[in-house]
Amino acid sequence: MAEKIIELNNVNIYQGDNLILQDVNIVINRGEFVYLVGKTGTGKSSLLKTLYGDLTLKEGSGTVVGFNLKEMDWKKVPFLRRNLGVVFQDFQLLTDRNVNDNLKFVLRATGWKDDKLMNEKIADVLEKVGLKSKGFKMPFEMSGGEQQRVDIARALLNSPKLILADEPTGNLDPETSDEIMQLLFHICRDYGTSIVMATHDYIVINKYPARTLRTERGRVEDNATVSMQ
Ligand SMILES: Nc1ncnc2c1ncn2[C@@H]1O[C@H](COP(=O)(O)OP(=O)(O)OP(=O)(O)O)[C@@H](O)[C@H]1O
Repeated sequence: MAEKIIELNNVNIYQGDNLILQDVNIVINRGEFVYLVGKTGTGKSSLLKTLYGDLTLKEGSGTVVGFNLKEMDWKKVPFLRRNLGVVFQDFQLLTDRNVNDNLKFVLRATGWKDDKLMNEKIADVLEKVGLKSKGFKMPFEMSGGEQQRVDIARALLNSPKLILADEPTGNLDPETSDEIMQLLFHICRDYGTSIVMATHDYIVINKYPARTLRTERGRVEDNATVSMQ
């Protein structure tokens, strides 16, 4: 039977007292690539935040990479985060240190101690994203596409079963977006990593079709059809 990486049952998602999404029911299996689309303000980020423990699950039930979201308090969130990778539109790299040290910072923060093992892991993830010799570059010395690759490398550090990506191509030109999509699909296919990617980029979706969830009028529609808009 397929391994469920995400399961939400009858979930209601709130921002403060405002109900943003209601009766959300989703199952995402190991190795699936799933888009999350929907107009601005319809709740894509709120859904992703629920999945990575930034928004507390108040109503309904859910698990993500084996963690029960209902019982998730702030002490357990770091353990959840170690088991999934998050990629953002604006890269969120530390600007005062080079790529290796950005990655080492995350490893240390997630409990790694052995320098040799950390260096091996960093070399491994940089190779996976095609930045083998770029570890000594500072973020400001890199293009947007390269910085997004570093962000993806960072998400891969703890070999997660799931990557949540919030508009990872949002700041990139079409050609660079294309390269990032190829990288994400390669990670999904070759390492069995499930990927949920929020996007407004219909060119990307049309070129790389996959299961699509759509946030609309307070609901999440599964397997939404997407056409050029
Ligand atoms: N921290 C917050 N506090 C209160 N309300 C919020 C907060 N963050 C988002 N909201 C509200 O929740 C709703 C959903 O926002 P959300 O960011 O999830 O939408 P989105 O679909 O991701 O939008 P976008 O495509 O612009 O990123 C919006 O009405 C927004 O104003």
